[in-house]
Amino acid sequence: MTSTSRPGAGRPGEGRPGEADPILSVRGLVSGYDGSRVLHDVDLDLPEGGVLALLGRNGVGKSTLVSTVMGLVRPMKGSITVAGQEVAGARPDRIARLGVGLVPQGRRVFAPLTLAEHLDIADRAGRKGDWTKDRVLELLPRLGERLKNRGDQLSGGEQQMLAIARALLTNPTVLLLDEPSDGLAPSVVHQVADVVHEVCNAGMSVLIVEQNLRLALSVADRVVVMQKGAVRWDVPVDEFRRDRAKAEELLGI
Ligand SMILES: Nc1ncnc2c1ncn2[C@@H]1O[C@H](COP(=O)(O)OP(=O)(O)OP(=O)(O)O)[C@@H](O)[C@H]1O
Repeated sequence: MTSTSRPGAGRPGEGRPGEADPILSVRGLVSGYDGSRVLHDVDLDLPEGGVLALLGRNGVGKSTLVSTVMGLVRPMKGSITVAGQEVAGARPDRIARLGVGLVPQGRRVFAPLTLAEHLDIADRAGRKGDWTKDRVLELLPRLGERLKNRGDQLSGGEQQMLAIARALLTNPTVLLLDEPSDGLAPSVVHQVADVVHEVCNAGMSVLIVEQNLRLALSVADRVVVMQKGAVRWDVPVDEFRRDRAKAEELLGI
């Protein structure tokens, strides 16, 4: 397979030769808003236990892809499988029950609710599993000190950790992170990287959309670069690092 080839041989969930079946597989995905297309025939595989960084300039369709996988945007065409089950066009609650968790862009923390209330809601609504409130607070101890604080009393970093905690409480097997470092201080960006490493060590698979290239490359084992709603480059992270000129051309850096 060459560096420019796309994953799999066409069938959803087929993956690359010699690799385990991907936990998340996208084939021929067309999606967008009000009939206008943003994604054009997107293919992508997230190997089980892997971290895939989805990169691209502003507006290329990264969030649209994540939202379509989560069921928040309805696809016009194509296939999305999670652990082999077709989910394209399914409702977000069904996709969440199948084990997909989303940390949305902008965090979506509710100003009047306390941190504890946010966690309770996620805990009650989500799948049951190893990620209990105790375990999440062990991973993110700062949140334990802020349980009584309202959403609008939390710093940007605390809000981001809360958004991650909320997703973990739904016990996902696939975690989608949409620009988790956006607007955060460098020390908090490090914490985001640590959390990604920890959840991967615990067996989760992660798809991370990130503008912070250093963060993306520090956690990813594979990189997908999008341009104008299509996948232009899908390579192991080492290959991405080796071809600086191509990375610069595609990302405009
Ligand atoms: N809710 C929406 N309704 C209509 N158009 C949208 C909506 N959300 C995004 N778009 C459009 O879809 C295109 C892709 O946007 P998207 O947010 O997916 O890109 P992105 O790569 O995630 O960019 P960014 O890094 O800026 O978040 C853009 O042209 C954007 O204006």
